[in-house]
Amino acid sequence: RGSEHAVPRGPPSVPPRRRNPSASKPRAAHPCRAGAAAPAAPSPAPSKRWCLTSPPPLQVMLVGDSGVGKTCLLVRFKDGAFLAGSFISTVGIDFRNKVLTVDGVKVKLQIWDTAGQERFRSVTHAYYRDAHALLLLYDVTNKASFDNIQAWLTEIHEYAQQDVVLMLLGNKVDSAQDRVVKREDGEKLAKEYGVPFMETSAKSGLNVELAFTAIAKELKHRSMKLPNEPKFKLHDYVKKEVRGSGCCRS
Ligand SMILES: Nc1nc2c(ncn2[C@@H]2O[C@H](COP(=O)(O)OP(=O)(O)OP(=O)(O)O)[C@@H](O)[C@H]2O)c(=O)[nH]1
Repeated sequence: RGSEHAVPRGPPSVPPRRRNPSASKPRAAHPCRAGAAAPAAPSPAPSKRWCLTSPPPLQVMLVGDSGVGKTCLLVRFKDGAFLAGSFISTVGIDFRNKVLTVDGVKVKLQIWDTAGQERFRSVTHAYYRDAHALLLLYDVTNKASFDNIQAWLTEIHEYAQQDVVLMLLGNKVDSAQDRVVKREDGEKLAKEYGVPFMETSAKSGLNVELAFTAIAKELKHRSMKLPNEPKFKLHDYVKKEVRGSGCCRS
């Protein structure tokens, strides 16, 4: 559909897109939106037209290999804390809600934390269709998790909505001495696929708030596009706001 942030087609090495037929089904119209079927009139009928339901939350999914830090990123964003200590893998899928205020408007995110382990992949597949945005993570201290990004993108092409908002995150940048994936490599891959990119740390909190805020801004602008409002440019926003982990970027 040609959206700037639609899932990119990718280089020729990515197999051609085989869309999940159910993925193209339209989402149910929300009663508050224009064009939605009129809800049954309550009794007694109100003199004004009220919309009593709040908008449904925007669905954001965290995906990536097991151990890249998806749960920790979500906990850092939701509670401002870091889950140190022994690593407990997510079983199946879990979610947390968080309300953000974006440009004076409240945006409710429902954030799905998926299990990175292969054995739960079919569970994750079932949730892609309803996702409005995906945060795809790798671990900068784990080369395999970076190499697997292409496979994740192929899966996203297959199961997610074509216009899903996608962002690539290189997590654990606080572990400078264990880093094996350079920032430039992440940037290069993201550029190749046309997705915004940033490095994060669930441990230090670097860019965590920014990643979710950027997604929320993009989704809010898409859902509430006002006629004279300039188009929100996610790439430009991320480039402007992102903070580096090292000595030389601010
Ligand atoms: N140093 C550092 N460690 C992190 C960071 N984020 C997560 N970890 C550690 O990495 C391990 C895995 O983190 P999780 O958040 O559970 O990983 P996950 O991606 O949710 O894993 P699955 O649930 O198996 O998919 C834990 O031991 C965390 O403490 C980070 O930003 N920096």
